[in-house]
Amino acid sequence: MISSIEDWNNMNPLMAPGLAANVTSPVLVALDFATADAALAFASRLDPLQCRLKVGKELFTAAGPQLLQQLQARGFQVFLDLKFHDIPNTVAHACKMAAEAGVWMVNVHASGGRRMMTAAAEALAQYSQRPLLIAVTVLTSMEASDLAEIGITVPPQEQVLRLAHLTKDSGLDGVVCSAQEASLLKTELGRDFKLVTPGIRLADSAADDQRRVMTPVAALQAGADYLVIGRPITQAADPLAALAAINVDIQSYLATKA
Ligand SMILES: O=c1ccn([C@@H]2O[C@H](COP(=O)(O)O)[C@@H](O)[C@H]2O)c(=O)[nH]1
Repeated sequence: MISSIEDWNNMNPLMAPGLAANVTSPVLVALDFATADAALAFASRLDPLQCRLKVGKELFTAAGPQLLQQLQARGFQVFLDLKFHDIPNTVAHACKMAAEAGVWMVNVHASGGRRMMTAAAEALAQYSQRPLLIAVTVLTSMEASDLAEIGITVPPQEQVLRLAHLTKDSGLDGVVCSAQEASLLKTELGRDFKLVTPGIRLADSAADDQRRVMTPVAALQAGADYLVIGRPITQAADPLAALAAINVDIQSYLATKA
């Protein structure tokens, strides 16, 4: 579990050189934009010491690997959030491409199973500087009724825990989960197993399509290591002020723990 700023910077000693080495925040800003130009214009207003960036399916499909290089050239550590879910051979080779692109973190779907996750981990093990590899457990947009419709009749928390154990057994670095499961997962899986939590919402922000949500400080208190935040920052009237306010709240919380 994170207890100081130094913890975030020591979390991936394998990251590519040249990137910001002293990021002072656990916030990963989700760059959910439709074009490279829009994403780069937004990123140019951000400081790579104040946040990391997440590139997901919309932006990567529009802009491709070149955008990863452009963001990294500006000093940002990049989480490539493509949630690979395919046969083991395909996912292993996709993870290698992510490593070649120099990203800081990449992910797969834990529901792809043990053989798929192990193949992904083994594919990255050959790199002296490799991305962190994490697995999505249950999407933060899903609640119990959504799971029931796809034949999963246990509560989200139980399914998250099952998939997190499988992820750890398969040799990955951590999971994507909601902050609502963070406390349980830290207790069950240990402090070094990374918890990346989307579904972060400010007290006064709309939940949008998210279902399992928590505020930034509550998420950290529960044990989240990284906070994925998109619309509450990117759609804010003043995105920079929104990010700054979140970071101030986080620093205040950490100061109480010091
Ligand atoms: O379970 C998951 C996995 C990934 N995401 C991604 O995080 C961001 C959240 O954006 P918001 O605007 O803050 O809702 C988005 O890019 C998702 O693809 C997730 O939300 N939940």
